[in-house]
Amino acid sequence: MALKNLQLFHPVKPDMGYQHRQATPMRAPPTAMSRNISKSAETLAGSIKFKEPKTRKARSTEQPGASLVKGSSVTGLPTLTKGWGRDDDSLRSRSRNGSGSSRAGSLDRSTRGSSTTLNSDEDNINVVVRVRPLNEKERSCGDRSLLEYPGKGQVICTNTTPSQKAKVFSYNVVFEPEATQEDVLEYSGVKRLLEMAVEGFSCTAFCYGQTGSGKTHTLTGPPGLVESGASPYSPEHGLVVRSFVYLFRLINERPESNFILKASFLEIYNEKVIDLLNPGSARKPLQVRWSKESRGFYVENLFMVDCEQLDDLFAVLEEGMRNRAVGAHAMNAHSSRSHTVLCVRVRRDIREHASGVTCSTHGKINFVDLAGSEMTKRTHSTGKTLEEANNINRSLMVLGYCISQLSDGKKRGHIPYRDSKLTKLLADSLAGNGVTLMIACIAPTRSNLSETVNTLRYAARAKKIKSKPIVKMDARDALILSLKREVEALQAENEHLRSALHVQTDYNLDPYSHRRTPTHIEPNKLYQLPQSELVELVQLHMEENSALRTENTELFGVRDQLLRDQELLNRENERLLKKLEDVNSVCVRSPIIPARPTYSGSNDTNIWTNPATSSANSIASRGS
Ligand SMILES: Nc1ncnc2c1ncn2[C@@H]1O[C@H](COP(=O)(O)OP(=O)(O)OP(=O)(O)O)[C@@H](O)[C@H]1O
Repeated sequence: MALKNLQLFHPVKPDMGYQHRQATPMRAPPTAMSRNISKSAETLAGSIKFKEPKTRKARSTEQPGASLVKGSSVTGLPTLTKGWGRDDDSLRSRSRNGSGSSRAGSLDRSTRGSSTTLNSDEDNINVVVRVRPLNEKERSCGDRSLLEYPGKGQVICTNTTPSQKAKVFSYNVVFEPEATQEDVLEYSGVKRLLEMAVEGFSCTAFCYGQTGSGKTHTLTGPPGLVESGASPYSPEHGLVVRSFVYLFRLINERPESNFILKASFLEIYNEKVIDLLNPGSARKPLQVRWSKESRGFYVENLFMVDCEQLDDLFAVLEEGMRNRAVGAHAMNAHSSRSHTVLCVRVRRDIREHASGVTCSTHGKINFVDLAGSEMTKRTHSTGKTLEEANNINRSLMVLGYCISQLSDGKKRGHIPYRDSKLTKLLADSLAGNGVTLMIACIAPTRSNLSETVNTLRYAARAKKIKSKPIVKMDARDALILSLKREVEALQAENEHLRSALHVQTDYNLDPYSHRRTPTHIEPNKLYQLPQSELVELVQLHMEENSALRTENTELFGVRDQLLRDQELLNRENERLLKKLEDVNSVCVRSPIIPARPTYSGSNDTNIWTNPATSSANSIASRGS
């Protein structure tokens, strides 16, 4: 069976099936780029709600996002479900990470930057392996597969000589050569990545492997498929097209939110960053810069295309695929000569019902097709191809070094991200705040064994890397949201204290009633407020917050004082009782002084009786 590791295979669902869709006319492309996609995916994904703020389709400098900080937990923000791929019984057996437990996020107020983020627990990078089938050339020269698939995400490299031991590697999932493109979408965990991108996380799916191992095939299908304008429902399409469809499905399932999608597509060719949506940039490569604000790298002047429809995303993909650098060598007639990064940014405006505030999250998903590592002897590279191969190998070596440093949790030292453009751009995904899926592509044949083992080792190392995903939110929204929440919590606490202490709740007499309270602003109008009014709104919230804090402290002070008074009274009471008992014991022994007086508890009248006489009376009455 093709998917021994998956235990149970689910066929393509009808609602996702590419074949069942109707053709509809294509919408105008987002830019002047040419394209031939003939089927609209609107019928598949429907149209999503795109409202204001309306963004312009123009070149824009990539805006860096938020920074990572620590803070306290809150409720009502997106939660992150742990576990890669689908969380059902059939898949758990092959998922080493798939605990299915739920992880709540926590809202953090930045102390360092200007933004607020939502943290989740640490997680390992998800690593899956895809084995390509034998190609014509390998079959014709009698090469054979040396890989075995015992299940549970394991792959065994048997060796050429009986004296050598077989090597066993374990991953989240292993896709055997017969696995289809749809299987990769379903079981690789990319769906989870897309769900998290919609929730505001930075996600990356990248393919790694030697040249000709099927990286481009996995991401975009066989050579020329996308560029030929094939139907978006073609079963040969790779992860990217399928992910676009799934992304729009997710968006349509969230009608309560507004979404704005933007896409960019770049390649790193011979250590130069080229905008694939603006081929003119090949003459003047783009700069990778460090943002102090977001504490991350970004590409300056990268073209961002608004994608209101699924077709717009296809158009971006098609245009980029047409412009990327491809060459031929002895091991692959359509070899990618560059690393490509296709990025879809997902801005989501969500209204928080409890507080009435609309906040925005900024998620993204990167699809990274790395150029393949090459043994130049085997690829017979010379001249330009050799220079490309050297650059590719150098940047992959830096990536490998970064991965190895990152995976060594105990002695994590300096990570040399700055040593290549590729690692600068992947730094966020590898190290810190993102959610990452690595698809290690391998060839199963004897002739590729050493490269296959290298890739599997590389992937095993990457699997050890821990990251701590965060949601990126607008600093302004997050600040207002957290202040509102604090105010609500303080108001509730103060109300409770007032009633517990029987403190006057007449607001006319409230010493704090003179304070200015923020006027209620419709959440969706927040964006239209001028800067000065926004500043005032934040100031008002802060003032209210601080007044409530003062009131809170005073109420706590009153309560503490009352508790102290009560304690003193109790002690005084005990002291007096003790004294009374001492006096009483002396009186009982004395025939003259009456003993401790007692109150007869009969009815409501407290009648004092002399114990001496009452005891004498009781003896007399018993005697009579
Ligand atoms: N799983 C697969 N099923 C069928 N054909 C495949 C598969 N994987 C790869 N191929 C075919 O193998 C050839 C090489 O694949 P591809 O170009 O994707 O390799 P690559 O790893 O991207 O190489 P490079 O690093 O040189 O770009 C292509 O013709 C591709 O269609």
